[in-house]
Amino acid sequence: MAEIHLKSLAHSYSKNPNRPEDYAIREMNHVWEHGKAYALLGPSGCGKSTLLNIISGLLSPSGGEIRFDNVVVNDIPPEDRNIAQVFQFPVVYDSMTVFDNLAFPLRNQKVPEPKVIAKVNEIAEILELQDVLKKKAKNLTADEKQKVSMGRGLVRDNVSAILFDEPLTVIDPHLKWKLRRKLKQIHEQFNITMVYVTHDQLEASTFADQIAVMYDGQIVQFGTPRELFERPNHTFVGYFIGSPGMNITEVRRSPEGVFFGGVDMALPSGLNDILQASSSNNVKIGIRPEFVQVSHEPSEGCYQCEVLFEEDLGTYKVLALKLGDWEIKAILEENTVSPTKTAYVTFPAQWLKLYIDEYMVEEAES
Ligand SMILES: Nc1ncnc2c1ncn2[C@@H]1O[C@H](COP(=O)(O)OP(=O)(O)OP(=O)(O)O)[C@@H](O)[C@H]1O
Repeated sequence: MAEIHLKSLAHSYSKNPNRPEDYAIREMNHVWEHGKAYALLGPSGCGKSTLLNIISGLLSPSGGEIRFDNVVVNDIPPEDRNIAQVFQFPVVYDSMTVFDNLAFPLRNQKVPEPKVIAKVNEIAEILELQDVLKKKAKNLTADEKQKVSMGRGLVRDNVSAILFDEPLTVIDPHLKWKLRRKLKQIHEQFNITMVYVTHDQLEASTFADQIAVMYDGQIVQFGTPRELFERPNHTFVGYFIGSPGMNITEVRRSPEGVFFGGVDMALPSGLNDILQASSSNNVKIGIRPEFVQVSHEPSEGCYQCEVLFEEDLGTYKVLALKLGDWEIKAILEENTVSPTKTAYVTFPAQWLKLYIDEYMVEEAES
């Protein structure tokens, strides 16, 4: 087990990087604590695999340090870092039996054969591979092969961390949940630091205690699934987490708050003070569809909207509305009778978020 510390870490694939966009990993500081399960969540191309490969040692970063338990490992080759990496496509030796595949890392380390046998059997039992131990790996199904890949990471006693790079991509959808549950169980049993890369928010939140959301080479928020939902720290987290994602629009300053497409919206005074003190013109507001309150009748502090359409998603409905020039979505309970032409919405102050330069700003707690 290890604590993994990224210190001023940065990486560019270009020879002469001079703009932030030239970096696949923009300078970051981050700690993955001992024995926790993390997800690294982000869209294609945001730098997830690059970061994983730097941690495992397959790639040398252009700047900064990686420390395992406070020891700098930049110059330590992958085979000496005691990191197991499970890739999208299973890495198994097809001509070997499952037993020999699982035994391979131990025999490589000259572990005595009785211990190899005991350990392989222990791991095979956990991964439910006992019945195929004598089979050649080439005759396995994709999910069995991926379990063998994982097993090879788990057999070593001294493994510091396991890194998973989208390990369920090639697995049939009906088996995915089973393997995901298995991984969770393994984490609870072994207490190994695990980092799980995915672009699927459901996978991330069922696997991890905490999720690091990556965007454009940066970790823009690190938190529990609930924190990412309730307090998206960056507009990207708002868009990316949730279905549908957060309603977000660009706005201009007005004396009492913000203004967009014919709508003047006052902000709580503390928040408005922060906005008025900022010199940035990149200002946005956002609210999750779950928190938009919709009514048939006007009430104090409400905004009148045009109803665009309603989508019935089985267990809930999504109502599309137009407020000024802002198209917003509201989630309603399945049995709600929704307005058809005109609706009145209110935005509870607690859930209306203000973003300056894409990051959320908040009033200091008193
Ligand atoms: N070997 C390489 N040479 C040059 N650029 C690369 C190389 N590998 C990745 N990149 C670039 O670095 C950025 C980050 O890529 P990376 O593969 O780390 O992203 P990712 O989040 O893992 O994406 P995906 O989910 O598609 O695997 C991308 O812009 C990509 O084009």
